[in-house]
Amino acid sequence: METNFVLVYPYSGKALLSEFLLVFTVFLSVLKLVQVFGQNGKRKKWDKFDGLAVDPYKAYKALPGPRPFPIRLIGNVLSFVSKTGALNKFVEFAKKYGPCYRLVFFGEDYVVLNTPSAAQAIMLSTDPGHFRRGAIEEMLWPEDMEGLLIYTGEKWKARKKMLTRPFLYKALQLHNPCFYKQCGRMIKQLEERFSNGSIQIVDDLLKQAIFRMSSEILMGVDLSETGDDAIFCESLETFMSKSFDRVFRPWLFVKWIWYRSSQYRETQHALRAMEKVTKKVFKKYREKLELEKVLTVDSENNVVEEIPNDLSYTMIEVMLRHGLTEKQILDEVAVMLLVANDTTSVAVEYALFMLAVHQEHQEICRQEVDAVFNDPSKNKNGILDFEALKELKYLERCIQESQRIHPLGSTMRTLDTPLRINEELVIPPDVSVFVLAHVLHHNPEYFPNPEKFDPDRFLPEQVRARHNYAYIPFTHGPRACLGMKLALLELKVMVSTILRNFEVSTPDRREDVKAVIEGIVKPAKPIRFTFKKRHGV
Ligand code: HEM
Repeated sequence: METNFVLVYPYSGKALLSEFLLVFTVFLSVLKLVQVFGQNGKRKKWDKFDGLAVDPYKAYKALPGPRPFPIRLIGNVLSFVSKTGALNKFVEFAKKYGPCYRLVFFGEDYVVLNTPSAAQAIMLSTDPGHFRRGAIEEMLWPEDMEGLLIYTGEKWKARKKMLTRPFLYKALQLHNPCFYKQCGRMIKQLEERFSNGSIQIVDDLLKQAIFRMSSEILMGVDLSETGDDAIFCESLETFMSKSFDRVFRPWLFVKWIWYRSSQYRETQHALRAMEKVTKKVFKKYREKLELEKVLTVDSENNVVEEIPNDLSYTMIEVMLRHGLTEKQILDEVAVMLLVANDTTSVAVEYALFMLAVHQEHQEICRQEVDAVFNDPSKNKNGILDFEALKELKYLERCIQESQRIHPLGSTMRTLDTPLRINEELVIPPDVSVFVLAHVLHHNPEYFPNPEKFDPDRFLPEQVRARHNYAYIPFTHGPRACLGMKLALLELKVMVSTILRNFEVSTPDRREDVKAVIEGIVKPAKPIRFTFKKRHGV
């Protein structure tokens, strides 16, 4: 039996939320001051709320909340710089101040929503005035990037409609072999790395496997076959890290400085490298469309012919058929792969971690996995039948429970129109609302003993008895995650393949890695696993 000790995410911890908040506040305060003297600082005045029985401003002012620092630009930021971590502070404030409370961040007003019904009010809303992402989120994306994640209003609506189809379950089913091809490669790479028996870092291999799956499904091309996968993946990483460098160097938010910075040059260099790869992909599709003599849009981008709705069209093909420009398509693919990669690979690691800590649950999952993989009617040359994947019910519940304990998402919206929460509370425009999945997922009213790992919380009868918005790893409603089904499939295939090939354990105790939860996206501390190869598989 070979044993390998593996480090995942040896992260410096610089992305800790509290540190981020502190640095960000100082510089944002300066920027804000500049803004106040400029046009952008002027606020719309809302003094008429026709048809509302409540005055939203009065109701808002009556909300409880921690006392902000007298200087509004600092507001409540300091309340979250705490040893217990910012997320725990949010849980603590939810207990103290109840379902809705006020905060002031960087001179902006926020209402934190802590109950499923309040979360439902914003997530289910179809009012375009409730679709704008929070100011902080908006600032993080470079101004010249486009895409569904960034769009609001009609642009968002049209793009979401356009892109929904390639992410349907039936469409993803057509890519079933791709999941196993890329997982098989990952297992081989893991084995190669472990062969010398030393401590190894493997998060790159998990990430690459997710990247290869997602990119093949979105683009319809296996980039590893043309040797373009490494360059594309690296360029994405560079683009992401250099764009997000601004969080720790907020002066880069000043456009004049940004366009002259080395970070900007590196993002442009990365974009050009990705462009080179996508141009090859476009060429393949253009030839196909040429052959089909497809003309679906006129020079002004009006649809002149009904665009066929074929489930086999990949995301790129759909966008080409709708007449999007190459820049628009590249932006969409880059943004999509960025959000897809970081979230899904971290979710895989959290799921593995929970199963490594809770060996008894891992064993049940493995028995389930073995039963399905050992059935020749369900396993054809290492590719599990798409329907058979649904039989991995226990594993599914463990993944759901892992996403409950370690959710990666939150929802922030800046309101352009009032939002009714209930009969007494209407939140006024210009206020941002914030829903933190971590807080809802740790509410003992819906998840008794919330720190306990208990996959049975996701038994159908328990799910039915619970408020639909108590569990929101991908959020719900019109702006919910487009890639949810893809992410869940990738998670299930990857975790089941790893369990089939390795016994996973961890020398870390759950308490030791609590700090991991404090990271914004990436774990702030290394998570260590031991992978033991299973024989005879
Ligand atoms: C475990 C993995 C993932 C998690 C936890 C996750 C979570 C989320 C959450 C919480 C949102 C909504 C944020 C909000 O309300 O503002 C979201 C939006 C989004 N996600 Fe994901 N996501 C994951 C994977 C993916 C993947 C694989 C893709 C695509 C390939 C994707 C594409 C998107 C897009 C495009 C949106 C924006 C949707 C819109 O604005 O209408 N996500 N995701």
